[in-house]
Amino acid sequence: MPVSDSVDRDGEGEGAGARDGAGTHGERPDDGLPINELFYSLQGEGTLAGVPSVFVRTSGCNLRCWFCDSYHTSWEPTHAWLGLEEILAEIESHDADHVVLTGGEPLIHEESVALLEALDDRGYHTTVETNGTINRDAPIDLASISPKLESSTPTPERAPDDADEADAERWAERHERDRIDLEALAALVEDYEFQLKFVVTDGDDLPEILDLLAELRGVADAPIRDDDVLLMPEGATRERLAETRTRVAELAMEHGFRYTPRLHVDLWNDAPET
Ligand SMILES: C[S@@+](CC[C@H](N)C(=O)[O-])C[C@H]1O[C@@H](n2cnc3c(N)ncnc32)[C@H](O)[C@@H]1O
Ligand SMILES: Nc1nc2[nH]cc(C(=O)O)c2c(=O)[nH]1
Ligand code: SF4
Ligand SMILES: [Mg+2]
Repeated sequence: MPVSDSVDRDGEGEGAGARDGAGTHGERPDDGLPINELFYSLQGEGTLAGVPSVFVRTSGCNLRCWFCDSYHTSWEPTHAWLGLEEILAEIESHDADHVVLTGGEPLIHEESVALLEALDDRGYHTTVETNGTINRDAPIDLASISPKLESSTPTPERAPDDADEADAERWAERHERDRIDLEALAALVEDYEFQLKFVVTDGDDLPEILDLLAELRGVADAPIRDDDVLLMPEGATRERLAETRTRVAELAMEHGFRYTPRLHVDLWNDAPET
């Protein structure tokens, strides 16, 4: 369900956060979420790659990665407000046991908890794709945590083409300030089955990953095995992935981490709802 004709521009906030922005679709229901798209596909990333899954993509994010492959949930959020029952009915119309809640950043929305509880009641396996800056108490079967490295920060040299320049400048500072929250990361790995899925462009990203893992292992009350760490090549298109994936695969082998493909990009490139 594409809702790309409703645009909510909000340079200051988190996009589709707490308020009802101009240009959004529909009334905002009490138990609702701003939904950018909801579709059936194969899980393309991580340990469950290849598993048929329904994807629920919420709008709004507290970060602004320059490479964000979901531009219309972060830099320029668009969405329809759907009530919990509408979301559940749409999910149940597909024949799948797995649901992936993603965004944007799904955990900025308190209402994501009620959705996860309803999915748990109905026996679904839930994966939450999160940037790891927020933890909430919810029935999550797999926390798919993707902490953002310095190389994700939207500097003037690498802001998205379509982004407003002043907007990008403001976000560079906020993104850099907020992208790592050790306390939230520790809580997520303690509370849930998890994978740590780093977006990697080249070898320059590895020292930061190693430092972050050392820090996290120091504070978290749960083991973090190298096997829980996945390197994922940066690339929203087949063309870009062709530039990054071999180097990232070699880095995974060098360090004993897992490599994850981006199966959906291989299969459908950057088409929406895939
Ligand atoms: C759009 S994000 C939404 C969830 C959450 N905000 C996050 O970043 O984890 C979904 C996944 O796509 C990854 N991602 C986004 N843009 C990417 C790109 N250009 N190349 C590779 N992975 C990307 C994120 O790191 C995350 O694992
Ligand atoms: N097929 C497919 N798999 C995915 N795994 C994580 C995704 C995401 O955007 O969070 C994603 C996505 O957008 N599509
Ligand atoms: S944290 Fe996730 S949704 Fe937000 S800008 Fe980065 S990749 Fe996009
Ligand atoms: Mg995606």
